This record gives sequence, structure tokens and C-alpha cells, in this order.
Amino acid sequence: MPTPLFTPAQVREMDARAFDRGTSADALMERAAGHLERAVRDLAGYGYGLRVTILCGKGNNGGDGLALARRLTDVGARATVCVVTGEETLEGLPAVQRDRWLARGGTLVSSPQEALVGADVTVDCLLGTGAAGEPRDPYRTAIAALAAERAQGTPVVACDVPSGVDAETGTVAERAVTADVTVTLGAEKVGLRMWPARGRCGDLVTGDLGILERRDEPVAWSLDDRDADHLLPFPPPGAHKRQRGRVLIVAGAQGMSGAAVLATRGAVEAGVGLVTCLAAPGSRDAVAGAVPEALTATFGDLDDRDDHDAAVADVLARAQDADVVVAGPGLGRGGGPTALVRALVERLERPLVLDADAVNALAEVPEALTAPRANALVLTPHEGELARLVDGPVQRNRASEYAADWGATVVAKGPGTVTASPDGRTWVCASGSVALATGGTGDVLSGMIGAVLAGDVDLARVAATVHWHGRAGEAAAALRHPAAVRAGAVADAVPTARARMAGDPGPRPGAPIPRPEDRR
Ligand SMILES: NC(=O)C1=CN([C@@H]2O[C@H](COP(=O)(O)OP(=O)(O)OC[C@H]3O[C@@H](n4cnc5c(N)ncnc54)[C@H](OP(=O)(O)O)[C@@H]3O)[C@@H](O)[C@H]2O)[C@@H](O)CC1
Ligand SMILES: Nc1ncnc2c1ncn2[C@@H]1O[C@H](COP(=O)(O)OP(=O)(O)O)[C@@H](O)[C@H]1O
Ligand SMILES: [K+]
Repeated sequence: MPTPLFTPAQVREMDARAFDRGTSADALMERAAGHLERAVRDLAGYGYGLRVTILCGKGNNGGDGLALARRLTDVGARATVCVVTGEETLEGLPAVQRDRWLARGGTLVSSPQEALVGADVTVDCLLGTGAAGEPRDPYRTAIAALAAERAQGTPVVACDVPSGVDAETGTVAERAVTADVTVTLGAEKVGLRMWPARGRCGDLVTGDLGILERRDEPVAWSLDDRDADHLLPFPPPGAHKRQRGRVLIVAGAQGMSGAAVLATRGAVEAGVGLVTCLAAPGSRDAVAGAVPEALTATFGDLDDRDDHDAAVADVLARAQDADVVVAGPGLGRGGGPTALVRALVERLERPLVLDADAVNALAEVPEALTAPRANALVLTPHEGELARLVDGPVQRNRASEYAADWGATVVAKGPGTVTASPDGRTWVCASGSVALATGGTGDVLSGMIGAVLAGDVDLARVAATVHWHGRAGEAAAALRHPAAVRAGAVADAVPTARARMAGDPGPRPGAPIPRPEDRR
């Protein structure tokens, strides 16, 4: 099942609703501490004799830590607690937890450095969802001490969020905790799935507090392999190639054949009935040589001022034979590509995927982006391309606003790609690897998206394809080395990544061909 993701404010509302129904804040804190205790023991193994250092702040995140200390002592672990702001700063529930801890025979150590000596595991209960901005002292110093201890090999469990990480936007303060496990309480917070925050969380574990209800509307979703596989097309038995979808790729200006080859390969490897690549003459020959499965043709000279109208008309005419058009990889920049992209956006009656130079061209004619349109438009910008489309700094957590403003599905690429469709659905990609941070992998993705939409324009499929592409990157990195993956290897890995997502060990001699209904 897709994982629902919420903002910290939504989780606070869930808390408040639980309080209205008679659940006490104390009970929620005890449940939170129970999840933390399990995470500590899962990480470190047997609890008896385990030395656990818990650094607490003065808010409820610190209160969770004090409740945890008591529970760990109950199972025979040795908890060392430091309230970094001083125990006298605690009020309300955290003060109640402090008193319970002291009544249980616990003590408090005044300095974080001293508390950390000899720890097997440390727990970050410094700052939670009530904090904002750059951590101030004494938190700042405590975070540094925790980092120094982790550098010596002591693992860190973060309570709710790693301190200094913004669980709404995914941004990370200059001084922030890096955890090995993060126990996110109540419901998964969207910012923890986004980068750079995701890189600070380690394993993400959800600690259910019984406050989430089915009717709660998440701001985003995260797909797993099975979710993504089920969203992706499966060829219907008896289909012929035209019914399996026809993709037209418009790419590869003169001298830019590589992008055209990779986008075409992306479409072919993702599995589609027919792929045609339209490219400038030299690039077309390269595509024909590199991808024999694709048909190829040329478009007229987009660089020629007097002739680009003819080239645009030619592309539009050829698009009549396609179910989806992908434009942009290696298309080049200038008046010709801009005129072509504008014509495609305004006149094409087919789903259109715009990547790379086509996104740059669109930034030249922003009125084309906001005009009402009937066809589905998918934009796949990386951060630099997205920055050209929006005013001000790019925030990937605002992808859903961009999608609504433009009436387009926005695939905001990067680590933890965010896909947002204009109907309000958002997905944060959980797959992928830094191995994908190399030239041409985005071209492979745009071809894959074209292939997947050729059968059915379900925009959730775009998010599923992003997940698939991430898995292909991981598979390529596993076969080679993350530092030595080229985009062509990602394209090679696309089919096996799909088979793995489907849980398919590969063809077995004599096995019946699986039908989609058997796989659901
Ligand atoms: N709701 C519930 O029932 C449940 C909540 N639970 C737990 O509560 C956590 C949220 O607790 P919370 O709201 O008390 O905030 P929390 O993050 O502990 O601390 C805020 C403190 O930080 C301070 N501060 C702020 N910014 C700062 C900065 N930049 N640098 C330095 N200090 C800064 C701020 O001080 P102030 O600025 O106001 O003086 C304030 O004192 C949540 O993450 C979860 O763990 C669970 O127990 C389950 C039940
Ligand atoms: N650090 C990373 N971790 C995971 N995925 C990444 C990372 N860096 C880049 N990617 C992915 O790699 C692809 C790069 O696309 P793009 O920048 O358009 O490349 P190009 O234009 O060279 O084809 C995107 O799918 C992006 O999400
Ligand atoms: K924390």
C-alpha cells in the first residue's frame, strides 16, 4: 500500500483530535516512548546492560526522551539522561516525565559530552516538530557532541525528527543531527522523505500513536515496488503492437544525438508497441544505429529562421500517428525549438512530455504554460530547469502548487523526485541512487514516461515510472559501482528493475505466461 505522508501541522491536528476524544497527552507520550524503546532494542539487540545516552530538550521531544529512559531501565538497560537546557527549564508534561524519572531512581547528567561517554546507543530527543530554524545553543553544542560520538561508531536514534531537520520542507539546518534510525511519531512526515532531510534520517520507522484516521488526507504519497508495479502497464493478452502504444520522441538537434538515443532507449526498454524518434539528420542516423527497435525520421531545420514553420508543421503532422509525444532531450535552444514547443503545447491533441531543452523553451513563452489546455502535459525539469519556470527559489515541496498553476504534471527531479499532478496528487520518490547523478539519465526517464503513458494517461503512472527509473539506477549501481554508472547502463537495467519490482525471479521454463489479473 502507498504510504501516506503528512505535514507536522496535520499531525498536530491529529493529536488535538485525539485529545478531544479523551486520549491524554501523557498516554501519547508513553506510546511514543514505547516505540523509541523498541527502535533502540532493534538497533542494538538485547536490552539488558545496554548503555543508552538520551539527550533531551525542554519541549515534548525531550519529554519523550525522559519517558524512554524509564522504560529502558525497566528492561535492564542503563539510561544516561542529559536535559541540555537544564532540568529547571522543563514545564508541563516534560516536567512530569522528569519527576517520574527521578522517582524511579534516575539521575540527570549536566553536560552532553559527559553523558555520552561509554554509550552503546544515543537518542536524539533534543528538538522535534515544535522547533524551527537553525538550532541555537545549548542545542547546537549538543548536536555537535552527538555527531562526534556518531563519528566514533555509536549509532543515533532520532525521536520524531533528527534535530535541526525541517519535517515539512525537508530542509536541513547547518547544524543538524544525522541519525541511523528515525522513529517518526503518529504519522509519516512528508519532509523526512525529501532531500536533504532524507539523508539525515537513516531508516525511517513509523511509531503508530493511534491518532491517524482513514479520512485524513495526506499531502503526498510514497510508493513501494509493488504499488509502482501495479500502476504500470501490463500488456493485455492478444494486443497488437499499435494497441501497446505509439510514442513519438522529438529530440536530438544537429550534434546532440546522445540525448535522442537515450530517450529512445528509455521508451524501448520500458516496453511499448512502437517508438519513433524524430531528430536532425546526423542525430537520426545515430539513433537508427544505436536503437534498431525504433523507427526514425528527420525533422526540418529548426535553426533555419525561414524554415522552422515547415519543421513545426512536419512534427505536428507526424504526431497524429502517436499516442504520446516526448520532446526536449538534445532539442537545442533558440527560436526554432521555442516555436516548436509552443506549437506542441498549444496545438497538440495528445499527451505531451516536455524535458530538458523543451522545458527551457517553455520558460521563454510562459504564457503558453498558463493558457488553458485540453491535453495532458507532463514536465520533467531538474532543479535548474525548474528555476527557469518559477519566480524565486525552487522548493520541491511546492511542486503541487506549480502543478496546479500550470495545469501540468510536474516531475521535480533530483534525489527524492517529487511528482505532482494538477488534480492535487503528489508523490515523493523513495527509490534512486546518487549513481543517477550523471548526464543522460533524465533523458532515459523522459522516454520511459512516454512509453508508460502511451497505453493510458493515468498520471499516477508517472510517479510509478519515476520509482521504476530509480530502481533501474540502483540496479545499475549494484552491477557496476555507484561511481561508475553511465546513463546507458541505467537504460539497460530498466527491464530487470521492473521484473524485480514485480517480484518476478525471471522466466521459468514451461511456466504459464502471467496475466495481469493473476498478479493483483
Ligand atoms: N503533541 C503531542 O501530544 C505529542 C508530541 N510528541 C512529541 O512532541 C514533540 C513536539 O513537542 P513540542 O511542540 O513541545 O516541541 P519540541 O520540538 O520538543 O521543542 C520545542 C522547543 O524548542 C525550542 N526551540 C524552537 N526552535 C528552536 C531553535 N531553533 N533552537 C533552539 N530551540 C528552539 C522552543 O523553545 P522556545 O523557542 O519556545 O523558547 C521549545 O522549547 C514531537 O516532535 C514529539 O516528539 C510525542 O510525545 C507524542 C505526543
Ligand atoms: N543524488 C541523486 N539520487 C537519486 N537520484 C538522482 C540523484 N541525482 C539525480 N538523480 C536523478 O537522475 C536524473 C537526472 O536527470 P537530469 O538532471 O535531467 O539529467 P540529464 O539532463 O543529464 O539527462 C533524475 O531522474 C534525477 O531524479
Ligand atoms: K529529535
